[in-house]
Amino acid sequence: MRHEFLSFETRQDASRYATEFIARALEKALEDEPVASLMVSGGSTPGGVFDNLTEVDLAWERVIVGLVDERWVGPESDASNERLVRERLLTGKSGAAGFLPMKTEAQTAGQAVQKRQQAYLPHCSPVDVILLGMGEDGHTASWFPNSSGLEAAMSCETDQAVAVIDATGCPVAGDNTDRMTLTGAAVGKAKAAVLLIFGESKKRVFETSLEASPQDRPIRHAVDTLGPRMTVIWAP
Ligand SMILES: O=C1O[C@H](COP(=O)(O)O)[C@@H](O)[C@H](O)[C@H]1O
Repeated sequence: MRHEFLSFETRQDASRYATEFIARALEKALEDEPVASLMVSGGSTPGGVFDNLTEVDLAWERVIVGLVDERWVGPESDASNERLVRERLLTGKSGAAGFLPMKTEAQTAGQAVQKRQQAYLPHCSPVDVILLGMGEDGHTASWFPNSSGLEAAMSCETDQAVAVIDATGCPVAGDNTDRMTLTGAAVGKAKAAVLLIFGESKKRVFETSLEASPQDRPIRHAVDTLGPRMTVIWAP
């Protein structure tokens, strides 16, 4: 069975649905576990969901928020996914959640990856709910098409939760080429996943990715590994 694809008239409606989906998944997880994990993407898409989540009543003090991926820039940078999460999600009611950054003081993602494994692994076995995004090139997380490190990063066989990507030469990555990302194992075993995408052009990229190779359109790998546990939420 494959993912469900849900279309909404507005981005607000789509974000509202994604918020309810995530809140329900966390509530369910908290019924069975002392601590639930929520892994979130950065970029330009999930801000509305974060704003909504700050108003949701939940035992947030029992939730750990982590990142799906990070650009190796300081949290003061506009490009930092950590900054977005701190400003838009770790405030209001959801401000009580714990947070697992990816970025450390290390110069490169490669120098930090072993330490971040230790931090991420306990919360990725499995992740309770994950919020994915997708770029115009079909990347998800920091799985950039044909990037260096992609095969290891997308592996479902690995016992690692995080991996390093060098996205040099990938136009959508821009200057932010040194990346840390969840692995295929961490993403693919998630109990539930939302892929939130906006715009006609991303809808076309998503549809054509289903016929492409995972190396060329890495979102395909997330679709294949998550199957019916992935819900795609789209608005124009
Ligand atoms: O670089 C990234 O891009 C994707 C997509 O971002 P968007 O701005 O097109 O929504 C994002 O999901 C990922 O977390 C981010 O690091």
